[in-house]
Amino acid sequence: MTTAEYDVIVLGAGVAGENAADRAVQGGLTAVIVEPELVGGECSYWACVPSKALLRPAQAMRAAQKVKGAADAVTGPLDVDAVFERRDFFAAEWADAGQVEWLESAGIDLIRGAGRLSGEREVTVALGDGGARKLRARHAVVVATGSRAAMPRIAGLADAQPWTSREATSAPAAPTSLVIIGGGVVAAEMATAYAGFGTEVTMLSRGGILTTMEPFAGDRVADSLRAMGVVIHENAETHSVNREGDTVTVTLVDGRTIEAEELLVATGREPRTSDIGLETVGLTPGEWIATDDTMRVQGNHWLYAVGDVTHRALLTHQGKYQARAAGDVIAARAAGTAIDDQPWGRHVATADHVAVPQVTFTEPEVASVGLTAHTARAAGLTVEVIDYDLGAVSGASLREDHYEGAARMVVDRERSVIVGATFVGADVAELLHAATTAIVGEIPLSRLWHAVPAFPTMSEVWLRLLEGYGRDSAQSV
Ligand SMILES: Cc1cc2nc3c(=O)[nH]c(=O)nc-3n(C[C@H](O)[C@H](O)[C@H](O)COP(=O)(O)OP(=O)(O)OC[C@H]3O[C@@H](n4cnc5c(N)ncnc54)[C@H](O)[C@@H]3O)c2cc1C
Ligand SMILES: NC(=O)c1ccc[n+]([C@@H]2O[C@H](COP(=O)([O-])OP(=O)(O)OC[C@H]3O[C@@H](n4cnc5c(N)ncnc54)[C@H](O)[C@@H]3O)[C@@H](O)[C@H]2O)c1
Repeated sequence: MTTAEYDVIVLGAGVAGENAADRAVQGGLTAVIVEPELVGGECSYWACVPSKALLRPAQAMRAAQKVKGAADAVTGPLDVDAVFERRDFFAAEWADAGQVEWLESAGIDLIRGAGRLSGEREVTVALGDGGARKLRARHAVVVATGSRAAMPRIAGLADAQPWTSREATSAPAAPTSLVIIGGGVVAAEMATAYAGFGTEVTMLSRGGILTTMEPFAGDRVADSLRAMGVVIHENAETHSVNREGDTVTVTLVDGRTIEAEELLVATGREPRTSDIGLETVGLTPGEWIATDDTMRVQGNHWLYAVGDVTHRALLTHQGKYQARAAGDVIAARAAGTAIDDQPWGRHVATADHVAVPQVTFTEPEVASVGLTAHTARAAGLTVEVIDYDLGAVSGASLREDHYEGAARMVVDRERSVIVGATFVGADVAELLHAATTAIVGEIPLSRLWHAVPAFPTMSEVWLRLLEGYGRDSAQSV
């Protein structure tokens, strides 16, 4: 078996692996990425990009229909075939030539195959042609093998050939009916997309909808899904599943049954670590990989993990953020230069703990960052919660007739800084980064009064939220 040596070996060419390798190379090191599937990973082909491509056309159509003067110009149905074609384009027809070209331009080598740790700083790759290749890392191995859809233990589920997020985002056409198990982000986004295509959608949620967010977010998304014709069963525990030909029957614990052409299971993720040799480095196969804030795995000074596989924040932008820290710290440690691993330093992913932004692309959109009122109180903070009706902001009412939305700012009273924010409504995604900046910068509310939002934009909600808190309260710190 041939052995090749690199400064850094990265397992997995998803967004996190690509960025870790890139930063290491920019830091003067050599790097190779090992990838058994498509370069670009889940986000590019089966997650963020195709799901948003499926969602956007109906959202654009409905947005125009909510503006008098434009509404009469948009009266036809959605061209569903064209939506799927556009999605195919955004998923690059599930071919990775463009991403491979980028790897080459970035000076990163690629080996196609499945990698396994086989000892200290050593990886063995099972190549696509049945052969094997050994790789040695002079400095570091980065595990970026991501996550896959978790399959709950439900009688008959595997035999019923359910969709996971992969099939839901890459389906060639919309089924006539779809039942979704789950009430989280994937379930809510895919229910929105398929309802827009005319599919009869039923959601089965063990609890409610988007329950990890502020309660008003899930309530508004559920109301809107119902208005689109989606049937939502909350507190619904699935007992068993059975497929007969083109019909899947889901039986709930209380005896009710739901039939549909397809079944989507959207019940969370599990790490892709069951067969990557974790046992050879003292870790447990099948588990998430814990790291310190420089993304290094405790007990193995040469081993790092980034992205979903760490379970820190299962989002593309956070995985890339972690990867930038890891690639830079690996290069710095290799060069023997100073490490900046204090909170908010160059070589740490501090934001994972306090300011993770997320946009759920439902209608209404949900944009959230940091703590909710509930998690802030549970963390022991002295919390003040400011709510405002987003529809009462001029920028929102100009954007859409009868705009409906809500905004919440969660303040740590002792420091007089924002620790969380949630916006619900059309086009709130672009409001989020201001909140993230305020949290990361720990900007005192007294200073935020001087950040004047332009009129008439939806950002004026910031002024209303500050007024809700009170200028005197903001000054008192
Ligand atoms: C439906 C859906 C929609 C989403 N939408 C968004 C969104 O809008 N915004 C957002 O921020 N996040 C979104 N996410 C989350 C986002 O997709 C993930 O956080 C992101 O893809 C994780 O990137 P990663 O590089 O850690 O892992 P992945 O993208 O999973 O990449 C891991 C790579 O490792 C490879 N690999 C596996 N085993 C091995 C091995 N043994 N050797 C070598 N390579 C291996 C895999 O083939 C894969 O290519 C969504 C997720 C889903 C499911
Ligand atoms: N727009 C975005 O940023 C976006 C979009 C999609 C996914 N994602 C990421 O992907 C990850 C996975 O999303 P997801 O929706 O699969 O997971 P999730 O954790 O958001 O939701 C899982 C849902 O499944 C339910 N559930 C869990 N086990 C169950 C069981 N046995 N039976 C019935 N219901 C069960 C939970 O109660 C919850 O409602 C998320 O963590 C999210 O960060 C992000």
